[in-house]
Amino acid sequence: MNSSDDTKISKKKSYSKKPSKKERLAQELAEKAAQARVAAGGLHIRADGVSVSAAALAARQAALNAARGEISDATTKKPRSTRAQAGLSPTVVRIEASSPQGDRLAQCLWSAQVLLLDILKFDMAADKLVSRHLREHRELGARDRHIVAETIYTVLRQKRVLSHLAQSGGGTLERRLVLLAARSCTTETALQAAIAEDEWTWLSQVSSVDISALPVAVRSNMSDEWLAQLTAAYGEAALPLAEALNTSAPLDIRVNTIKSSREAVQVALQHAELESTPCALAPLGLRLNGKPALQKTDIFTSGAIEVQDEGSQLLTHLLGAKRGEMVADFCAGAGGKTLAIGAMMRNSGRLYAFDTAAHRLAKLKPRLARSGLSNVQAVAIDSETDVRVKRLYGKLDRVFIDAPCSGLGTLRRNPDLKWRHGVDSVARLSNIQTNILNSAAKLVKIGGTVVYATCSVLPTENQDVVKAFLAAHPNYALVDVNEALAVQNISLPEGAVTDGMLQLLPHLHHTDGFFAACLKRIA
Ligand SMILES: C[S@@+](CC[C@H](N)C(=O)[O-])C[C@H]1O[C@@H](n2cnc3c(N)ncnc32)[C@H](O)[C@@H]1O
Repeated sequence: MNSSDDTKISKKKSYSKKPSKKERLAQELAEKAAQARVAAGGLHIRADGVSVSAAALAARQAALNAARGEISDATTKKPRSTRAQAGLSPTVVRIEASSPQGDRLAQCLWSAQVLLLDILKFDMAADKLVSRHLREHRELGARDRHIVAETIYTVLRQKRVLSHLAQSGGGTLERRLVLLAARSCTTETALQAAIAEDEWTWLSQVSSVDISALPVAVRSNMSDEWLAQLTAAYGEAALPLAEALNTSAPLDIRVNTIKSSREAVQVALQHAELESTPCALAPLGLRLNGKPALQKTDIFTSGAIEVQDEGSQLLTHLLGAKRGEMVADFCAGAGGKTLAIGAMMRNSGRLYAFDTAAHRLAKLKPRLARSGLSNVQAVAIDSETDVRVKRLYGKLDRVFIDAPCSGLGTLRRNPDLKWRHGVDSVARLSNIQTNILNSAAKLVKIGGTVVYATCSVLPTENQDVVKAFLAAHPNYALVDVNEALAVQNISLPEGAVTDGMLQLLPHLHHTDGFFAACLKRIA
């Protein structure tokens, strides 16, 4: 058998005339894989590097080890920024599966496995790494990309349980984690066709493990310290909350009333063969069936909709902004809530979008253009006490504060956060939250409304910050969130309000975990 026939290592991948660093590494790795194959007796190696014999399995392992070696060499020798540009993930071993119908999936699993090496370093946001990897691997089709991304996100969501199961089995830890995660991202038949027989046998064995018999800490898929925080706040409900946070979020959209209505959008979605249901809590929200790509649809490009979690939509209703008012969205970021508030103001009055991160505010620009809003002024500030903020003290009708937080309530979308940050970050954040609330609250005139919100489920970032503020500022009073929403005919579900403050929880309310308190300046 000729070596170019039996391994199908891709040699013609040349995107530029001069080989890039990545291509040179790919070439090197391909050569190492070929050497390993020869050392293994020239046996057939398949697309995921899975071989039909133990000797060739060893060859796959050698190829993967070589890939790992390339990454760790690069890690020690190069500064991070250079590495990021070079795009070192070596998805180069392009071989075929034992059964031809398994080829594509086998390639996806290999790709996920290589990507996971970077992801598990937890030194960069997972969504950024996934996007970069998919950008660099145009050979993957839409369905392949979905499988790669879902496999990675499943590992991140269920890392403790999967790591427990991965204690048995052969091959690298990344390979085992990918195989375990892939069970929920594809069909059994497809998976069996894509992986080695011994891997399939192992997967079948571990699939019979009774997960409900594992310790709570493992089942929570949280670190011990995060679980302790949740338990302190929610007692026995900590596990159901953790389990809900470890699921994938549904796709919610908000209808932009400047351009359309919820009814009209739902009909337009139906014409595009997209099923949706009106959100239970947010009056302008629609929840889509599945997760269709909306970005290129007319409904999206026309500005009639924005993607926004139902809970996030509900928070902006709490502010109750009206036509012609002077309002600020403090901590506006990329403007998810700014757009909702601007539309509530019927595109009139003035809405300041403040944030310290100019690069985040820059993302608001195209969204504003699509939305048709012209009442928004984005201002990149130096700090919460920037002179441009101070100048407006006492002049505004309403301020929405979407404070920086642990983001624990958004784990359904950003499951890496719980591994990338420790609980020590919370103490630092609650100082920042207090400083921001102290300054931003000064923006409103007497009678004005302040909404303090986070996407956290921890009292230290939420109720504790608000209670301390009220204790130190007798000229502000808490307004019960039920009361604030009743004027808009929105009633909140059971368990969502405690001491007049809102805490949405995914296991109870099927939204991300959001907190909000409504304050009124009374003197
Ligand atoms: C939870 S995010 C905001 C998300 C945004 N409101 C949205 O709906 O898309 C918090 C934001 O606070 C900003 N931030 C951090 N410190 C700040 C400060 N001292 N003053 C104003 N904004 C700040 C961050 O840059 C970040 O964009």
